[in-house]
Amino acid sequence: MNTNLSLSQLGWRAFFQQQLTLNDLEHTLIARIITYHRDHFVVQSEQGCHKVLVNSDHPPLTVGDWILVTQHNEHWLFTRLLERLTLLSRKSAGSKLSEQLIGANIDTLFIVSSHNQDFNLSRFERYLALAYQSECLPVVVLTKRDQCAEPEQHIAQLTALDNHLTVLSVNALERGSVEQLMPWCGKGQTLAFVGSSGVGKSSLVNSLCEQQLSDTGAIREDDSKGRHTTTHRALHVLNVGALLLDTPGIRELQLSDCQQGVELTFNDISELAQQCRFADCSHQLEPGCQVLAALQKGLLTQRRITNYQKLLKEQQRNTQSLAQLRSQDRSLGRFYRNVQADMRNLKGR
Ligand SMILES: Nc1nc2c(ncn2[C@@H]2O[C@H](COP(=O)(O)OP(=O)(O)OP(=O)(O)O)[C@@H](O)[C@H]2O)c(=O)[nH]1
Ligand SMILES: [Zn+2]
Repeated sequence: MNTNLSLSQLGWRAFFQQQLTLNDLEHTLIARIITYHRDHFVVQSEQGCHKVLVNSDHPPLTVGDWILVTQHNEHWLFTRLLERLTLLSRKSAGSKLSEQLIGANIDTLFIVSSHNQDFNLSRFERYLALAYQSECLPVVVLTKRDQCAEPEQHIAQLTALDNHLTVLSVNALERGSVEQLMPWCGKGQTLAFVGSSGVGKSSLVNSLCEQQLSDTGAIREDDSKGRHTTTHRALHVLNVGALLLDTPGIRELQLSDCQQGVELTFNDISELAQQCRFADCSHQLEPGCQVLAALQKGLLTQRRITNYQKLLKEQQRNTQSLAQLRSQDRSLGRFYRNVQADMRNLKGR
């Protein structure tokens, strides 16, 4: 299914076109990564789906990336990664800390929460920081409007955080209500939904498309010998025209390397902080602190200041531990290379 899509249906833009050389146009095939496995990935081009083998010397790649591939004997090989419009990444879960790429070239990140107990301003700020860092456009979707007595209060609290923020309030089970999302779901637009379990992400997609996501999941990969295997796609082509990026990692995001995103999300506080008397002001009890002054005047809430500091600390901690891990990796690499060189010297003797 979906094998005969044009590049624009797959999300192709002038931004990517401009990166091509004449040589690329003559000798390579343009393709978008739609799913990723340990030893290969699957791309979709205008000619259909192809399996591309993974080798160790290509850059980190992720679902949604645009790449150029060439056919070599029986295989499709990676040639070049095109510069990304946006990149969503996170500190990966588990004990081994590393940065994990979640998705590339996502246009709109729908940040989903319900109008009930799940509603939490600090969580929105966390997702907004990620959206700004990745350069995706954030759109907040509040679900379960039908179960909330005063939905307008939630909308007002969110627009008070950032009055440029788009906030939609819907009943995710009703198609007429979910149509509010349509302006961001046109042909070739790439979307992703983030938010806690049970807030209604699947319901939104199902109502929007009147199609079950499971229907869009399976794809056939054809290898060069004409053998078929079935795999699960992570970039779904929805019948409204948009592409939905849905990977297991996308639902539990943490912050790393996103100081800029946090600063943009809390630009009211960071602008005030620049005017504090002390450059390293902790905004707790220092004299001449403009953040505390704004708090006293009722222009800022203690919750927002605390969350700002918490997110900054969290991302600094993650960034530091990532840097430590990278340097450990480098010294381990040096160690292995030295051992290999010693072995070669021993053999040569
Ligand atoms: N009344 C009402 N129920 C909703 C609404 N949105 C979702 N639900 C219900 O809430 C439950 C969870 O919805 P899902 O769409 O599965 O939530 P999800 O975010 O995809 O959850 P995960 O798959 O766990 O991440 C289902 O029983 C839905 O029918 C809504 O706007 N109104
Ligand atoms: Zn201060």
